[in-house]
Amino acid sequence: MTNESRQRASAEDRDTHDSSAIVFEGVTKRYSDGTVAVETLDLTLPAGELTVLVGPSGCGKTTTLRMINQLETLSEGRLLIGDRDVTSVDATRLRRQIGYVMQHSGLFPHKTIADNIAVVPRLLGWDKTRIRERVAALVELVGLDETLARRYPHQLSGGQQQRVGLARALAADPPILLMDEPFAAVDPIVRTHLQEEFLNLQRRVQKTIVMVTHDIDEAMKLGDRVAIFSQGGKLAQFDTPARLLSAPASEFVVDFIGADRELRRLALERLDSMELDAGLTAPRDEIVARARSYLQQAGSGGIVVLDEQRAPLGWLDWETLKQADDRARIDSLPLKAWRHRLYLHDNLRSALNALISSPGEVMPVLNAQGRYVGVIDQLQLTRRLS
Ligand SMILES: Nc1ncnc2c1ncn2[C@@H]1O[C@H](COP(=O)(O)OP(=O)(O)OP(=O)(O)O)[C@@H](O)[C@H]1O
Repeated sequence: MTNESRQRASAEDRDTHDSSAIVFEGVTKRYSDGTVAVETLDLTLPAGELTVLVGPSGCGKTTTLRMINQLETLSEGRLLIGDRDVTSVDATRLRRQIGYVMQHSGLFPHKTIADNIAVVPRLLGWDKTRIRERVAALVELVGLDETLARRYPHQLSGGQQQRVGLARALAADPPILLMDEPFAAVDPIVRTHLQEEFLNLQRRVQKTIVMVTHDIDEAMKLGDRVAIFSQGGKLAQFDTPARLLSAPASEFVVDFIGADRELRRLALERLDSMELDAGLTAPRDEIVARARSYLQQAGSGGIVVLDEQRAPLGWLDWETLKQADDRARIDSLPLKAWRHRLYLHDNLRSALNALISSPGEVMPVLNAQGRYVGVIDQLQLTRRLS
């Protein structure tokens, strides 16, 4: 490499790194047999955000993704990363700056986990120490046990292999990450766990991520923005999950999001966005006669009993209170416990689930320290829905 081309190359690296927004301008992809996989797509995927492409099978999601790293060519239009046309960048160089995670981790079967993760850094000519340190850091970042690094892919579970796939894609710290159904091949429990961890990871690394899924729940949970495609590679709507739920652009979007659209909306709002009722509470050393009069005045079916730290001990209902001795302390009575604890950071869908199994008509809500801040009831949630 000459000095001049080396300088040009590092400028290219920098440019792609600085501005990683991805812009489709009138992009069409027609395969050689005439299939139109993507039609006149105009879409801007903001830098540092996670965009999910979702839609029915065959609607062009994977093709859209693979055009970004030139695994597919464009038939018409322009595709920019930052302000650079991807077709003007050497494909190999481009791919080293874009991490790619596939559905089945796509690991090399005869390389150890460490060697799999080190593929791109080796291609980039990093020295051994730097590679070793990077591999160790990534193994930790994706939550793998370090002892697994010496194993081969077939000695790992599906979930572990997906973590390795992610570590490999992140190895050279690319500004952009493409993910094609990364969690589809693992069982639902592992998937939920991986999704949560992945969200935490993204909060730290803030990459521009484009993820393909056909699972609308996954799209709404993970996406800062979601692009819903319909058959023939047409973009039906591109919006935040909240906007897709509150202002779907067409019947197709309504149908695709599904009948439980309202419940999904609840999942996007947190309890700390609501005005909570103060609720009816009594300290544990309160006597029965007084607790009874609180209940009668408030016309409530029960009361939340709090300990010295204002953590809820349980629900005391009217039936129990009615039969108790006037002078008894209320914490000597049988209190009903809640199966779930609700915190201010929980979403309203979790609140609804918790309320369904609550022994009383309300659920206490706690702050991060586990202290009582108020109550939520079904009526408040129903009002939020309408
Ligand atoms: N190499 C190819 N040659 C011809 N047609 C293709 C080729 N690859 C994909 N297609 C077609 O292009 C359309 C879009 O395919 P694509 O894989 O992008 O869809 P998808 O939304 O990712 O689907 P899925 O969810 O099933 O993976 C489909 O009709 C598919 O059959």
